Amino acid sequence: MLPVLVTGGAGFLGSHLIRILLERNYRVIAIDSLWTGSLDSIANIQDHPNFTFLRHDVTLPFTGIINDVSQIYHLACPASPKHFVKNPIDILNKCFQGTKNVLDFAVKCNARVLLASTSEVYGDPLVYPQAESYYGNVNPFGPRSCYDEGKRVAEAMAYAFRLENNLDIRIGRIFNAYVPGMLPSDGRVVPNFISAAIGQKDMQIAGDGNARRCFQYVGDCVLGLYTLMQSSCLSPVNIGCDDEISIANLAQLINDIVSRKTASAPVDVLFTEKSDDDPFRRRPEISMAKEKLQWQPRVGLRDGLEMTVNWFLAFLAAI
Ligand SMILES: O=c1ccn([C@@H]2O[C@H](COP(=O)(O)OP(=O)(O)O[C@H]3OC[C@@H](O)[C@H](O)[C@H]3O)[C@@H](O)[C@H]2O)c(=O)[nH]1
Repeated sequence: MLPVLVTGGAGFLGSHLIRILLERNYRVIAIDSLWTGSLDSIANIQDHPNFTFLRHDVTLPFTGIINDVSQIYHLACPASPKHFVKNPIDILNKCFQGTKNVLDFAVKCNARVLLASTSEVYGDPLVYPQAESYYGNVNPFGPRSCYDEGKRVAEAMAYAFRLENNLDIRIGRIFNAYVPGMLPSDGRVVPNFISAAIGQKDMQIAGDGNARRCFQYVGDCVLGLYTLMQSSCLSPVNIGCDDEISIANLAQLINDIVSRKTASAPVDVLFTEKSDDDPFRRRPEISMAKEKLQWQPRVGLRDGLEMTVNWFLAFLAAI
């Protein structure tokens, strides 16, 4: 049986996706440039007989790297906003050239491709909740445009390859995911707040704390991607949780969980400047995933955060 390729396989989503593929007896090849991925995330599967890791940047051609695959999950792209301001050109290149290289390789192998897209294609939405039919409210000339527009051009590239090459494409628009395994340095709100609470440092809320998000646990997210790949769903599908929480309430929830687990005092919250184009509210409409994939998130936020805090406590105790 031909292997399945996971680009960005050393990332926090990619490494969890690989685990469920190996559990289903797929042979898996993971490639990652290790720009934001880490070998630590795949340390305990490196020796699996059905797993191969290749250090490779998707912005470089695949010729001579891999011969043939049956499916490709294309996840390779930095996804934390902290990278959007630091490396915008590299992110745009990853989204454009990286996706083109992946799709060219898929045509050569006649492989089915799943593009990991993002809720950021909706920008700072003016419509709630966001259904797949919403075209979005994106600033093409701002601090998040490299990722927002980058992922939009990746979707456009996927559409063009389906039109010109009849390529078998699936597109998952991933909403905020959190993971045991996200590094404290990741820069996103869940690892930031957990690291602050455990480290007894102030949590920093960008804006007034009224911004709202929906957070999905990684296990739900990667099962959604896997189910989408097996499906016959040819248009983009939202993969996310539709249970909204304000950032202020998230801070309170994480403070409660960490205080109870560490018998420490809740930490203070500082309110800082919100960056431009940082979406105010983001909530997926997930009826398409429910109806066409029979998928919906199962892990509640409190349970998922309990598992994530446990991971962080173990990780920080081990270093
Ligand atoms: O320390 C922090 C970090 C973040 N935040 C706020 O928390 C909210 C969520 O921020 P995050 O950085 O976790 O994530 P974002 O919602 O900005 O983007 C995220 O969701 C969509 C995915 O495709 C992106 O890859 C992911 O970064 C934002 O309003 C942000 O301003 C804080 O208040 N404090």
